[in-house]
Amino acid sequence: DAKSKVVILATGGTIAGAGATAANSATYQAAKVPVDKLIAGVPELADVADVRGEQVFQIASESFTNEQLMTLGKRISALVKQDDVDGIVVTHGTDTLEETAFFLNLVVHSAKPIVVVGAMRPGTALSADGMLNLYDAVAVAAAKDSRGKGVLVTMNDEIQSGRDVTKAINIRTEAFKSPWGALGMVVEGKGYWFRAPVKRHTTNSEFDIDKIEKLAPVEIAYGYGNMSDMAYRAFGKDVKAIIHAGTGNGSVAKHIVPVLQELRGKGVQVIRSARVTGGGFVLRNAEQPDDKYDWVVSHDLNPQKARILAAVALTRTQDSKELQRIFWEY
Ligand SMILES: NC(=O)C[C@H](N)C(=O)O
Repeated sequence: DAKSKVVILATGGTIAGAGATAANSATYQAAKVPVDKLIAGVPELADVADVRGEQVFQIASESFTNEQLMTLGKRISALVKQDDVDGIVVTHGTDTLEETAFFLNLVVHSAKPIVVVGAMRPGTALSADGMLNLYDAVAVAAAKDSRGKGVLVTMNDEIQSGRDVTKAINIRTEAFKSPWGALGMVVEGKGYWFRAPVKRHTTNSEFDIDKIEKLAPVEIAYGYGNMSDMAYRAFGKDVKAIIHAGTGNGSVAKHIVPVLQELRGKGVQVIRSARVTGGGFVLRNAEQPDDKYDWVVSHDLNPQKARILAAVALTRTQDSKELQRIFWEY
């Protein structure tokens, strides 16, 4: 029977990186190799799908902007409406891969598989991981059983939920972790599934990239001992929401409460998240009186994912209760 048609949208990153010698696994330039060369480097892709490439950007992912998220999302939304496209792979730098994957998970209305993939070593390195990661991504994007599971990430043989996954390690190929575990494994071009996400995503989302023109401005401030209110005051005037990357349970130092209340009074949403890396879980009114202060909690979303959801949600509502509902449901 006919092979699935998969479009590879390349955005740069280390998966398109090149180093001076094969020994350079950490010293290299990201975003160098064009998509056609990435595809030509893995002839086995043709065994699992009919692939074609599009170069959307050629950047390191730490430089991704909201405008680029929008451009990528709108392109994917147009492609998945085409009958001659069965699945999408996005090659991406790993630094902000989790943000793009979650963004697409929220705003693209399609059950067709969308898989975001990167690499920890440039393609020129000994034991480069990008080629296998790309092969796994194309295999998952081509498979019917990947449909309807939200945006996926394939790294290090694992299939991860784009909502849950985070870059937890920055020097090993085993870099991507989810506090709730992987969804499955890819072995020799076949996906093996063990669980599926239950949070709202893609076809079941109230957000639609085709109806969004501009994301809301949201900034993140980091919590630590002896912190001052300087960052909050600096952000204050230009943002719709501040993600507080709080210590522990998303806690807030008592001398930071007044500036947050002042900003809330001016209409800025205050969203408490946790800076812990192994899986934050922030509940309302536990350590902080969120009802009294009219704050929102990010639940299990880390600060950078909370920024994405807030930037999308605030295109639809400015109401803190609605925003909290959205943080529970997505
Ligand atoms: N491994 C990587 O892809 C890191 C790189 N800085 C990027 O995000 O583009």
